[in-house]
Amino acid sequence: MSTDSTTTTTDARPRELLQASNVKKHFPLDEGLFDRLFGGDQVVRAVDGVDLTVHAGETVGIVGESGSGKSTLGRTVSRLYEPTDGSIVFDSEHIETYSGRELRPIRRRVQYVFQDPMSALNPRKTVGESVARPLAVHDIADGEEKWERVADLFEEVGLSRSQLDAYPHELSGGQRQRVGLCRALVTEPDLIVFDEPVSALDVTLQAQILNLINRLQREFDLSYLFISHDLTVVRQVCDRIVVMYAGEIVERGTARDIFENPQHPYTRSLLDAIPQVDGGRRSDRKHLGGQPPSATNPPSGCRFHPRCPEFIDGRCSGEQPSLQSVEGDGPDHEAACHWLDPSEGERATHTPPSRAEREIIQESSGD
Ligand SMILES: Nc1ncnc2c1ncn2[C@@H]1O[C@H](COP(=O)(O)OP(=O)(O)OP(=O)(O)O)[C@@H](O)[C@H]1O
Repeated sequence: MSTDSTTTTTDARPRELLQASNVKKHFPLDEGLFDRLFGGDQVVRAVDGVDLTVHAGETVGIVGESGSGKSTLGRTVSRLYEPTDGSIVFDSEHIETYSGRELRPIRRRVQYVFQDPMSALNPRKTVGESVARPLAVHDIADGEEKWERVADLFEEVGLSRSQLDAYPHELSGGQRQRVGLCRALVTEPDLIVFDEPVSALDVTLQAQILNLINRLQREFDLSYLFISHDLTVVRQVCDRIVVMYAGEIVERGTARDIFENPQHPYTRSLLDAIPQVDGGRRSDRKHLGGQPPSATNPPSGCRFHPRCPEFIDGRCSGEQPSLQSVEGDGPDHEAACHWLDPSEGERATHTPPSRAEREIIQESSGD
């Protein structure tokens, strides 16, 4: 995989707030007795050599199917998880090896918003107390000032002061997610990692929360990493998007590049699967066939090749394609696909394998 270009002083772009290089997060396999005895040192390769940059003030989306490694990447670069390998630079500080006290200022400056805000709220405490707690933990404010800050934030996100005394179970899903936003904002962070923040909400509430997230970014000068499996959601908030498959980035670019000129067959499959509104009726155009591969024993070469409708015999299963620039688009647009290699000729000359052929390929790769 190639590395994100580094911002130099001549670059007009905002500064790099977060830069992760070749980040890996492998988990020990939850083995049975047989595996423990004979399985060797197998691991779950949840994130397997990823480069990721977030510039100040921008929103970077991470998309991919369930199990592609989105949450693990978000948790690793925000140092909720310790990386297995790679470097993570936050505001010019190498944080990949930080622990304990060293991580405290990072915890204040990098916040995480979960899909289920209940997981960050204590069911026995009022939501006001839960939001106020980080102010005490980080010695930011106490007493009257602490409560003023929390009450102001409640109003900022569309909650009332009287809801400070509510318990989480007394609030609706949308209200709880607003409380989750308050809890993330209260330490005045620079970066917020949103992990499927609206997946549990209906479409109307989703739109309200996404508008709120956009407004808060402008008001508080925030940078976002936005994890979602839902491309329609990502489109509404992201400046740049990275597409993950089986622990790796297969394509990245501006939101416009990804939606208007997708290059990787996996990205195109994701886009094709977005439900379309046709004459007032929603219809699914295409579904990506097959299952995501094992994170323990991913396919050789391009990890997507067993499911790829544009598989090149021999090459795709043999060599791992590296991210390369997409001709004609900006420097941000890169994809990892052998079809981008000019020596392979025109994409259009290739005949995709039939469904039966794909099943044989999948079987022979052991997926
Ligand atoms: N704590 C863990 N221990 C072992 N394996 C894990 C752990 N967390 C995640 N995994 C595995 O790592 C891979 C990536 O999971 P991850 O949750 O990061 O994917 P995801 O793209 O966020 O999916 P989802 O949208 O379903 O959360 C999966 O195979 C998952 O089973």
